[in-house]
Amino acid sequence: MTADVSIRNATKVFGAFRALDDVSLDIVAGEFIVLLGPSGCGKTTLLSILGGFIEPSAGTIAIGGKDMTHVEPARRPTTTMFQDYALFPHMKLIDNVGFGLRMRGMGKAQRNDKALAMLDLVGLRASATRKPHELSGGQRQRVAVARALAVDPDVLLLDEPLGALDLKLRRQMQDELKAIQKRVGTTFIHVTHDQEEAMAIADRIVVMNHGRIEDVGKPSDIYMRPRSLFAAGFMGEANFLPGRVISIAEGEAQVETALGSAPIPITAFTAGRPQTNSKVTLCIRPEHFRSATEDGAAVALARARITDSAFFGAHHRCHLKPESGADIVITANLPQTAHPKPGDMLDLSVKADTIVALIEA
Ligand SMILES: Nc1ncnc2c1ncn2[C@@H]1O[C@H](COP(=O)(O)OP(=O)(O)OP(=O)(O)O)[C@@H](O)[C@H]1O
Repeated sequence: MTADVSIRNATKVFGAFRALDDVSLDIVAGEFIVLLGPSGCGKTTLLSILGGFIEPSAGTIAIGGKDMTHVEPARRPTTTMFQDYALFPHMKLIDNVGFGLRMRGMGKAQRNDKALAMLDLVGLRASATRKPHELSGGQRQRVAVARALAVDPDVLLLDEPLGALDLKLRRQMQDELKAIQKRVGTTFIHVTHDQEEAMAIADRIVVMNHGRIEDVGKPSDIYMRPRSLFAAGFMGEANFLPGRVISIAEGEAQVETALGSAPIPITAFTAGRPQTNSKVTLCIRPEHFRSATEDGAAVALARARITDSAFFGAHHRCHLKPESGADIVITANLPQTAHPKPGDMLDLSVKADTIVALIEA
């Protein structure tokens, strides 16, 4: 089963503190949504409001078109899977997975069929009679997913479910979780502060900060076309160049930064239209810089000298100082074939369609 979710103006105030501040979001049935943000940004508060464990101070929640704002957790079509998902150690996997069904009064034969189908879904049917201590951490995690899905929630809420796993297992489980979600088609809403995890699993990422939504979109959209400085910086690395619009011509804004003046396409402005004198910040990902010796670069930025360079396999990671003497350090990942060395002077440029320009509020 699956359902859409509609969050309207959800706010949660703890004393004088706004943990969630006027959040609205529409989730389509069957989407894998990731709530991403730093510690304390309100992700868990929003998830708890969806699960019914916290009542919002204002706003509404609807699931499958039904108002759920004041409905208790057990009466919602949601299941929550916490990081500390403790399986019952004395029970076989089949009984762990069937536990929620037993609580709902389902008979043993039917319950076991369902539990086996769920274990099949996560690739553990052959282990149905084993106990949790006989499993690896990743396998236990898969049992927890099977148990959460056994009761047929329309929406599965996952609060940092991979947080306790080591990095390698975590990356592996991300792929498995995504594959399971695509197989069952249930709406998943997953909380994490790990941007790589978000990119690996999400259909859409919701970037949160200070109780608010900063950006929502497909991982590639948030990376390539972020609509806020926070989203640009939280999703990967970016060079931020503060500047000012000095003139606007057809399709372009001339922007002056510490790297000189450059024509920036209007399409680079992802939020709002620039005007003459607008204060702006250009965001350039390290891998989008080109040295002038390469083709395909459109916007010439500045001559700059490499101060240090390290080989990272897929690229050379370089720091550069502009020839103008401006007090700024540029981080550029230059292609393997560029052979950069400290002391080299480069004419840095950027492909026009990779620049993002944000107007200062
Ligand atoms: N019951 C509460 N009483 C007071 N403040 C709270 C309560 N629950 C959460 N907060 C505060 O609300 C803010 C948001 O908390 P929340 O748990 O939603 O953050 P989070 O983004 O999930 O962070 P983390 O990744 O650390 O879990 C935090 O500053 C937290 O201290």
